[in-house]
Amino acid sequence: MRAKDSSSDTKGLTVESVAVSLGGSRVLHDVDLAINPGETVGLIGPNGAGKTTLLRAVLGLIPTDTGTLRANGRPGYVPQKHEFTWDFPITIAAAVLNARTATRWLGAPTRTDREAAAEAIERVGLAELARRPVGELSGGQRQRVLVARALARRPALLLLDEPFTGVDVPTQELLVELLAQLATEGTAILMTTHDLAQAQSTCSRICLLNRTVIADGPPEALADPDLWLRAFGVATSEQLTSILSPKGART
Ligand SMILES: Nc1ncnc2c1ncn2[C@@H]1O[C@H](COP(=O)(O)OP(=O)(O)OP(=O)(O)O)[C@@H](O)[C@H]1O
Repeated sequence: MRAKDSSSDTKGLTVESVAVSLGGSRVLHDVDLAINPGETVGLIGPNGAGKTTLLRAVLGLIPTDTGTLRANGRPGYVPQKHEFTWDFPITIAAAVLNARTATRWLGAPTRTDREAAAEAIERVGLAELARRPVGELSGGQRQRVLVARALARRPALLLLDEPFTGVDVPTQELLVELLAQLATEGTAILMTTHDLAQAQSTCSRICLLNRTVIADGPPEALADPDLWLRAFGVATSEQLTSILSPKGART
């Protein structure tokens, strides 16, 4: 069974009873998750919990064993930085335009393609650097290129894999603001992260995943240490719960 594309679905994403196996082993089972337009959901779990696998299943890159996946249109995807070929000799402008046109068999980019690519580059703050080869960019700039590539398709559902890893503070701030704007515009957002503090401030909901969904709710509803024990398989630290507690220690 593969991910279905359903533009008529009013949800950004619906995942029902999904199971996925890789290399003959069950990696995800009984996964249920729904994301409404305008919601930003942080997907949190230990290494090997199946976070990237879930994103890849939603993208239709790997088949599910059972269950249903419905995305509103084709999702925009921001992969981890190492998944993109940075030594390919193209400019930022070409890399972003290419994200819009690459899946088409024939035809030069249309005016709409160019406008959407330029808008995406503008939104990530790279307009001044649009003619620069991608191989010359810093880690933070590369992350912006990946976000612009995802946005060039103007997706109703945006999936991001560890968007805050290895980026500098200005890029983090730009991303936080951009994700908030996209949510206001009705984009449904699902992002994996290991940064609990960032998730708490950026996400309207947090989904704790460890092969299946352990808990799903607003950050302040996930202060129960037992949930973290089940999601991470270790005794939760006070820091975890204080970060996610409504009376959290962050000031
Ligand atoms: N191609 C594969 N064949 C077999 N097993 C795989 C394959 N890819 C991933 N796995 C296994 O699937 C499980 C889930 O991996 P996944 O990358 O989805 O976890 P994750 O939650 O994203 O982890 P991390 O936080 O480390 O990125 C892991 O146990 C991993 O070893």
